[in-house]
Amino acid sequence: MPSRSNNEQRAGSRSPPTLLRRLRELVDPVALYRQRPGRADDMPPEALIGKGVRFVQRIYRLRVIGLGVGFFCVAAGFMQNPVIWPLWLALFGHGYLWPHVARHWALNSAIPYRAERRNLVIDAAIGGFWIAALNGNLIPSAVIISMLSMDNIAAGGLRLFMRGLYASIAACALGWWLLDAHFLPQSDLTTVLACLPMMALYPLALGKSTYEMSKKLAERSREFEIVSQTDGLTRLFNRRYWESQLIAEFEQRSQGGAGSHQAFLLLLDLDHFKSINDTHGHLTGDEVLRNFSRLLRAALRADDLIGRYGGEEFVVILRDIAPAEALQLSQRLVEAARSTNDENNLYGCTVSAGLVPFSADMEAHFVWLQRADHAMYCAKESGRDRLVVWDASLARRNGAP
Ligand SMILES: Nc1nc2c(ncn2[C@@H]2O[C@H](COP(=O)(O)OP(=O)(O)OP(=O)(O)O)[C@@H](O)[C@H]2O)c(=O)[nH]1
Repeated sequence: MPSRSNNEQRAGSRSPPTLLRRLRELVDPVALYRQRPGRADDMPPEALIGKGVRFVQRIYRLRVIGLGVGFFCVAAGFMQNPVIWPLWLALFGHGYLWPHVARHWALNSAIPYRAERRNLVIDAAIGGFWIAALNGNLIPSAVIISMLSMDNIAAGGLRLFMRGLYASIAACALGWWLLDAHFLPQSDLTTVLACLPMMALYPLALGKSTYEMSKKLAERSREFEIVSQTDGLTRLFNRRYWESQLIAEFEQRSQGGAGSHQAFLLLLDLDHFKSINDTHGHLTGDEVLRNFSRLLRAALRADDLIGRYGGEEFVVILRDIAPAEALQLSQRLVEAARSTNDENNLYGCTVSAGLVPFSADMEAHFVWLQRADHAMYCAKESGRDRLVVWDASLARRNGAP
């Protein structure tokens, strides 16, 4: 029986279960500040320089609303249980000056993202202090705790929430001791009414901001998806994505689940393309490739899947098409290349093409490709600038699949 190495055994017996380790990391205040390799929020400082400007702006808007409205919530508690004037001054400063100071501070630091997370922990600490100054007045204290928790969990997940929670508890304890607070949990009607706008407005603002962010994220991931499927030069599908579509079409056809007509694979290769590069340079070669892609897009149907297979080789899946139409379309492409091969377009290039229908006797998608390659090769062999349609006799003559 295979035995684990000593190192593996030792590591296995020492590492606690993942859930337990995660819990311990969340509860241990030191672990909350320890770097975790590979996490976006714990990346090395060099990788984060200048990052997080949009994050700062988003939190700034939320802070202006939250603290601006939250001022009345705490102020009502101060009126219910009167406090010394410096606390009023501090409350005003926190409500109406701190959002601007925090933004300025974060934007002017090397890593705005990290600075803003630090500001959020400061918010939590100040919130904890207000709870002490309010003598634990229940409604404003509960509003402060829930709004701060929402903020921190939305901005930085459980870890930031826990950092904020520790900061709140520490600042509340310090404030309680400094102000010699007494526990007075009752909230009068004015205090409750003053807290209502905060309870209604802030979750709306946070929800809207989170929704906008997730919308942007969805747009970005769609853009990324398109880029990952596209050939950078021609804007056609790249080989990897196109091949995945070929496999899908092949499997659908093999199971008899595709359209009522046939499917064809067309492989096109520009003739003597190397001489374009040699004579006119690589940039002109690139232009010819782009012009040919445009010609393909204009000549083919919207449903046809066009890809750049590599170099000067292009591939098309003609889906759900009658054989006569597939032949006519392919023939027309070869003729179109021939008739537009002037100095402004294909620079004398013609095209050789191979056309292959789907056939149930092919055991995998690559046989379809091999047949198309074989037909295209026959077109090259027999003088280029033409279309060859694959059939079994062609294969028998040349020993192809
Ligand atoms: N400009 C440019 N050239 C490319 C690109 N990819 C491949 N090539 C060039 O395409 C040329 C292909 O040459 P060959 O395979 O000999 O094909 P050919 O000259 O068309 O000859 P036949 O196919 O036999 O007609 C090579 O010189 C490659 O360097 C590209 O993205 N841009």
